[in-house]
Amino acid sequence: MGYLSCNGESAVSICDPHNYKYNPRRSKKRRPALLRVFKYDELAAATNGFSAGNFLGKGSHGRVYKAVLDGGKLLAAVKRTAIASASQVDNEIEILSRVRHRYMVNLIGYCVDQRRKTKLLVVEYMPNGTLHDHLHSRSSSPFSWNQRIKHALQIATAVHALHSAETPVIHRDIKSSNILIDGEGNARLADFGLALIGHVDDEHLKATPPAGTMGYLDPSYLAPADLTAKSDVFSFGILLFEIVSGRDAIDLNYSPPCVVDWAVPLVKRGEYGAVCDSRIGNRPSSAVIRRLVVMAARCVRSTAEKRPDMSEVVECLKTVRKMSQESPVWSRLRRRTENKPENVFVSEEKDEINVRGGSKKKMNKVSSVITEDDTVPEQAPIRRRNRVMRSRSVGAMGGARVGPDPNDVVEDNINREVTTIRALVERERTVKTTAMMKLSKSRSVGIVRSHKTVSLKLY
Ligand SMILES: Nc1ncnc2c1ncn2[C@@H]1O[C@H](COP(=O)(O)OP(=O)(O)OP(=O)(O)O)[C@@H](O)[C@H]1O
Repeated sequence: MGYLSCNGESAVSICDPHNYKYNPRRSKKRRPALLRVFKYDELAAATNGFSAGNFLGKGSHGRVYKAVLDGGKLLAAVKRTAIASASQVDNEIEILSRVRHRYMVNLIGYCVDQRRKTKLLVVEYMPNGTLHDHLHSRSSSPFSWNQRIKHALQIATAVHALHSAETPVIHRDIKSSNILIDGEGNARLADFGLALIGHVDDEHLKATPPAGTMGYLDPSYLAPADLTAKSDVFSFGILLFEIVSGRDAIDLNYSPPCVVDWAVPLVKRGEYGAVCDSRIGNRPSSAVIRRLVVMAARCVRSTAEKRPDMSEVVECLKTVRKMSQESPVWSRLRRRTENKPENVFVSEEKDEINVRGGSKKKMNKVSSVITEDDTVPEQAPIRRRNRVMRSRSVGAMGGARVGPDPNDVVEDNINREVTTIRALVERERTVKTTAMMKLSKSRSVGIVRSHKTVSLKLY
């Protein structure tokens, strides 16, 4: 058994028997957790015979039960999958036995169910439900901004670690119901049934048909050869919009139902505050919100290469987390002393302006305009002048697009930000607060929310 790791929060341990070279120093320091092979009877006893009392939830591949093992010392979740999903379970065991991370739901072991010819998965028990429940359930109080930003960063860290591992892993099913909350309130990425391990040009990856969950699925991932880590980035972008807005990825009670169709136009118009979940107070500064939603919009761009990679997403979210914990006064002071733009996509904007033949002067203007924006008070009055977006259909596999063309986001956003914020700076004192309140209300409040979601697995 081999074990490779990198340092810090992004460490992923990989047990790779094929590539392992023995290193006594390394193996002394950190050993991979050995997988336990459980007997069926042991798991049956630990789950009270897979009783209703131990039932945790049901997914598209089977049921999950709470197991009390080792005389109460070990709590675990046992995934009992349908026979038809046997290959997914094998895949999950294969990947989870090679990869571990602090923000993942790690594998403890498995059990061969001889009668049903399937395996049962034994994973770490997460006592605090799914992120989906916390974001969308009316019964539990919604997560605060601090929790949301922390969870976004934790999941981004886990995904980045998977992508940057020596043998990379692409999850392919990042969504809020696959994020579980552990006993310490940390978010953990779960469900590796669709994940793929290997380099994108490996034969077995090239031969695997696209898969994912509708609403989170990358519209540019239509054939096996299209697979890249950027498909996870797309799904993460949807997740980030969901975290910020409290809206489901697809919600038929909204128009448009797809979160991308709804949020990207708002981002394009610079109406960042309107994307925010109106149920929770203590909203972070406008600069924090802007970074979050602009990053989400960049992640869901239709051209995969134009999306950021997860290392950039992690860096952005680390900064956002730091900023969200600062007092507003300190935050303003820091920005002034640093004297540099805070926009997360400034460098990309510069590139795009150059490509489009823009001058250096123009590039500087973008930066300076964005810096100005940071001094604009929260929920700044941004006029709704450029209503050029059309709503687009919810996409599906097989060529149709998911969401609007987020490709336009950055380009349009630059122009709009320049125009809107210039206008804002020129007229900053003439715009009345009452008008602003009306605008933000009409967009973010008063829309019926529902739990009805379309969620469909594709194989
Ligand atoms: N490790 C765990 N600890 C505690 N509860 C869990 C654990 N894993 C899953 N659950 C519960 O079981 C439910 C079903 O999980 P499962 O991973 O099978 O499906 P899912 O991810 O919700 O759906 P799908 O299979 O369609 O992606 C989860 O929603 C969650 O409530």
